Amino acid sequence: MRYSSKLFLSLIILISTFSKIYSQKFTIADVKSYAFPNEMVTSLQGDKIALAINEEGSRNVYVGEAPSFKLRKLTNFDADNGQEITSISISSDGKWVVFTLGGEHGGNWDVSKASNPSSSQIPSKVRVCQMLFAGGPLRVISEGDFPKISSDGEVIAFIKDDQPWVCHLDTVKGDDFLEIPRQLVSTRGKVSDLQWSPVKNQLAFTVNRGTYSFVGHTNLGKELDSEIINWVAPGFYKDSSPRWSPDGSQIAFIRTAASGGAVDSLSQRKPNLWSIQISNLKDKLSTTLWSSPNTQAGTLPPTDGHANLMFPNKQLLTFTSYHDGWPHIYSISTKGGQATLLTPGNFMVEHLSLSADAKSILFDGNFGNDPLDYHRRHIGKVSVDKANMSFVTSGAGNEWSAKSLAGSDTYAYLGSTAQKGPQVYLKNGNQAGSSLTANLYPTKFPEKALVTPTSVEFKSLDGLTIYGQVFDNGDGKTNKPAVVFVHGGPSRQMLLGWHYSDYYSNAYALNQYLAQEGFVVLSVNYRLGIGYGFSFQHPANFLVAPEYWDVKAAGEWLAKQPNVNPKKIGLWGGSYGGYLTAMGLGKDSKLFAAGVDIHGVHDWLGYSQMQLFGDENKKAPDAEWAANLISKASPISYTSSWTSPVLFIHGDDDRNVNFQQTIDLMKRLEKKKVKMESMVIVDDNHHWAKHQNSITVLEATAEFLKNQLMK
Ligand SMILES: CC(=O)N[C@@H](C)C(=O)N[C@@H](C)C(=O)N[C@@H](C)C(=O)O
Repeated sequence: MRYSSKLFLSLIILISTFSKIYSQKFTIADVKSYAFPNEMVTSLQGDKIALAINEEGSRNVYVGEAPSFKLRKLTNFDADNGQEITSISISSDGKWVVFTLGGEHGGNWDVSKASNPSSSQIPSKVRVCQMLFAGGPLRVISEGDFPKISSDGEVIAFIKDDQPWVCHLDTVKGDDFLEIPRQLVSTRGKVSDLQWSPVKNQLAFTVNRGTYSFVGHTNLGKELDSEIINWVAPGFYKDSSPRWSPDGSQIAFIRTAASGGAVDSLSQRKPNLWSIQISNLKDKLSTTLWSSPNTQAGTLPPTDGHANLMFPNKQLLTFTSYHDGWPHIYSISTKGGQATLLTPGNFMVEHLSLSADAKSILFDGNFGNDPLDYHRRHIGKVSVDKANMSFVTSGAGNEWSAKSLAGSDTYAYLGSTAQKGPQVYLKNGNQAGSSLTANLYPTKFPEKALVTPTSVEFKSLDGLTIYGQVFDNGDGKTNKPAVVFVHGGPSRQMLLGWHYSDYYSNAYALNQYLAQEGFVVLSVNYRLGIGYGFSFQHPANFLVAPEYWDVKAAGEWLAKQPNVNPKKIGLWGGSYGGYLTAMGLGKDSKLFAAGVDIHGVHDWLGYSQMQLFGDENKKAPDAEWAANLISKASPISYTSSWTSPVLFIHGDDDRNVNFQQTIDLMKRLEKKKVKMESMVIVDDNHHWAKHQNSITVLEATAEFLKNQLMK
């Protein structure tokens, strides 16, 4: 009897759960319940992985090991308190996991300062932590950031107060710590990019001294202050990104121009030309291995990882450059000569990682056999010394941040589809990837209720082809309200599916919700974005925000759609997307009936602290002309023509766009009697570190758009 009643009860529960999933609309909290993975790393041997996973605000380190790599939660943080986990690494012996807890690493300033989105009375500091891979107590080594474990797995170096500190890892006895970290170096300027020598306890780093920077290295002496800093080919330059040769005898680094000299005309875009230097460390000299061409595309790549300089073997260096019009991987002999293009083709390479045997590079990019792959990411693989690129993944999903694991054809990568949120996948050989994190998704996540965005293209006001993705619930209705979503960055690309960044997965979730609610949503990949080549990201004509033409064209495209009500078209966007939302409402209130501007830029002069009118010898030759153009590219100049209602949202611990940018615009609009609503998120930053805040912001955005465009 008991058995049948249990069976009956579980059947009832099952039916009610399924009926709930299929009958009920999903909420923003439901579609925001994806378990977001990032910061994935592997051990030296490729037999272990560690990564951060954010489960509705609970951010934890998860680890897995061969052969199953089944993930296990290592830390036990369960509060939605916005303490991000970054700089994860596994010691060379696989024994320790080290990471940074806290900070705001997406910021443009104060990235290592405490973030306190829960408004705790005393904010937690940014801390360097260690735990045994096998599990056990969490050890907070020190306040600090950017930890790196020495090649022998014995010592951790980290940055505290812009200086390098060190401490032995294995100094824990029970719960007692036997060694207090010590400051390794005290030097003028700001130290960053700590790099341990592969063979002995030597540490290289960049020292930024304002308008110039040096590369230095020092020994981890036995006694305090027993060693000196050895400078690597110091000169009147900006030197950075030191990379040791595998035998520890050489250092390669990136060199760009120091800041200074007569201020150039602001009408010309000046490329940040760069070179690859190599030093044998015996003398204070370096040799130029490669110099970027003196062209606009010869600029240091403004894409992920910039030059991505790697030193896979004694004979070879690899790097990324944009100079052929696309971000590609190159290799060059340490003896100099011609660089070899390893990934030829009209596509971008984005996130790279060197295989455990240092013989190949895994990367992701918008390549593939399907023209729609232009708006996706797939994994590719190429040898470090020959252009033999192969596709590791393909299809209608997105895959990124692949790592090679023990076993020649085993990979871990992050991936998504239009419906499946970002997950961790394990792939063996030609088998399809299997998810390691599907089990972390709650049943309320509405995977089956999500639409598949369709790719569209249209001409901008100057004829440039612009791509976008349309979200529509396919209800067949006409006269529907519509919204243009405008991403930020601006060097970003929205994809046909869930995005690899948490900020844009957040946006993807809202676009799916808005489609469910009956909006036609067009996510526009406007110029200045990545994925469509150099001249798209850096248009020759860049004055007075031509990217706004693409946003306006997106609105006009929607207005022509048979199922859209042209009088009910709105805008929403964050940051640079907030800026373009404000430009749309200010310049074209007749096209855009309402909008939500989240932490947007509204006064470029204020944002960039551009000192156009400094002392005479620092003044640009065309400063007045430039100021006029900057003013025309700023929404504060369009308050007189702004008539559409707007909702402003801004976190007051924003470290990308000052909170003042919104105060200033609101005060100007008040005078013009523009209908405004506003929401302040106290103590949160540009990336809504507290999960509940991101839900509050998205709910307010959806509510405002429904009130303005659906009634
Ligand atoms: C210096 C600078 O502008 N850095 C950018 C990364 C930045 O902060 N851009 C914001 C205006 C922005 O759009 N931020 C988010 C949304 C992003 O995508 O970077």
